[in-house]
Amino acid sequence: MFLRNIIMEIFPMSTGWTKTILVILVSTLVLWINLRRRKKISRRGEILVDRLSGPKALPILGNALNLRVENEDFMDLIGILAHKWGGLFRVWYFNDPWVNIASADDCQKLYSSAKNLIEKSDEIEITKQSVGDGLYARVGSLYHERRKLLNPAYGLNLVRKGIPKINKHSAMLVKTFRQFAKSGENVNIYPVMTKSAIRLVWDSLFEKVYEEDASDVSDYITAMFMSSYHHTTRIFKPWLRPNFIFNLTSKSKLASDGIQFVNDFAKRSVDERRIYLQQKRAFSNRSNDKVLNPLEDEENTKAANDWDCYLDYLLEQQDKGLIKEKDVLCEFSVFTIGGYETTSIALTRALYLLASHPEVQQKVVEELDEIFGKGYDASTFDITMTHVKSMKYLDLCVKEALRLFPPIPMSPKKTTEDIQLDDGRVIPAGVQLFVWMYWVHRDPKYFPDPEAFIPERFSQDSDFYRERATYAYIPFSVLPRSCIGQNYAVTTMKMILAYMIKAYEWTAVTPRDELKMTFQYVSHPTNAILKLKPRI
Ligand code: HEM
Repeated sequence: MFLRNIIMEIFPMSTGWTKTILVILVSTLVLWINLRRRKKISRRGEILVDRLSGPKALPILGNALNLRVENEDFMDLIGILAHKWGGLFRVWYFNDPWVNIASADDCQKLYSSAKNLIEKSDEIEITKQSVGDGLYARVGSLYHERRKLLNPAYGLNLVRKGIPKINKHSAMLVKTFRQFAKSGENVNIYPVMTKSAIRLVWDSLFEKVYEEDASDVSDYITAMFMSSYHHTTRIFKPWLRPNFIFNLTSKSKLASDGIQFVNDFAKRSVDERRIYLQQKRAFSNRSNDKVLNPLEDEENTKAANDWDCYLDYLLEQQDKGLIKEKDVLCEFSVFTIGGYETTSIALTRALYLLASHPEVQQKVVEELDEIFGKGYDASTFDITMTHVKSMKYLDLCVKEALRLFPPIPMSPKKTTEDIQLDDGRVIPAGVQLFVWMYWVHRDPKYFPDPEAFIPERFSQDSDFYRERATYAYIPFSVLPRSCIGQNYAVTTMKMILAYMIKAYEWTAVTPRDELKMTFQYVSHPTNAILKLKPRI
């Protein structure tokens, strides 16, 4: 069955004897490769892993067949396994041990005792092969060096420079939704949010505003979707795992075409911006020639050093010789991909949850009316950082939406040394560690009635804060590898939601128990259908 699947992936048209011969050939090859593959952990490590609870493993395949489900059902499968084997359980993926963390208590134990013994998982090799060795995929000292270099550009600077752009794109999004508000038509908000988020990210990244229907916008989104879909499919279809088999399939071609597009786009955009900056500098030098006042001259030099967008900062680092062109291209893609997919998923989920809880939506309306006055006037509505800080209740809603639906539902890690938990269990060095935020955030000990959308559970006097469960809620993962765009992301979410709620009244069409998602490292919401009407 397993081998038949391999054959069908590679030679979909083969029949009869050809198929049988191919099955024998491929089976010999797969067996040979698996036997030759060096185990990633020691014999002692293997024994320690087997002491952890988990389903019985087969020789060679391990538990690979237990993970064979449709993509849409993967998250539920992890929940079922965690229910049966506990919040910390192991599976063998061929001869690779995977330890899963799916309860808040286990996550708390792990990170509070050993967060410095955890690195990125080997699974990020796929990211490295596709968009290169950027901040996201680096490990060890190379990582720390790059993060230090990028920190000034991501931090408050990004938020400060971002506010006018977020206002501009939020107002455009209100306009886009107007046709649905007028017609009363149902709308799947995710594609709309995705297009808006990528245009905002590019505006912040390299100051280019794309039209909503620009082919680059839809081509980029499709390219990323295809490539991540086909790469993650390799988790559910273990026979596609070995590179030499995957590379023979049509899926590999689709995935690599997607990555090619992403890389070409980065090159094209970076080259374009470099030329623009050169022209800007030449123009500013010519103007300076005419200015004799040395004080003004100093002002101009300072202004030229002060970057306007994230890409300018990267190019400045390249000019200083601190990074190479390939690093600029790679960080360009990391910013784009890291920024738009997560934010659009988070916004879709948050708006869906507000739409399905009119009483919570009403409280947000009241808070916004208090801050901005009643009504929404597109010509004057403008949000400042002070406004964002005063949106306290909306902040709780954002936190609760990220709890229920963390856009990155799982963080792939690896242990660098043995980790001794306080209950005697040991997770040995070299083990792939998957921290399932989606399930950690559903631990009833810290989040009673976990499926319910209750923003108040994040108010300062709630049980959650009393329990001091720092690692029970980690939508942005955990330092030192937490999300570098976190402040920007939360500010964006609060601002866009404020625009959406001020302008429209939202109602959910898809019932909560029919909500679907696909797992592609991020969790794409596939059917968040809403209705909207202008708010009176
Ligand atoms: C609601 C929105 C967001 C969420 C929930 C989110 C979540 C995360 C998480 C969980 C990680 C760690 C991933 C892992 O452990 O494998 C991460 C890393 C990262 N995020 Fe975000 N993110 C969001 C928005 C953004 C934005 C807007 C940007 C860029 C502007 C960004 C850039 C990055 C980068 C570059 C990393 C890698 C950081 C490192 O390894 O040091 N993220 N994000």
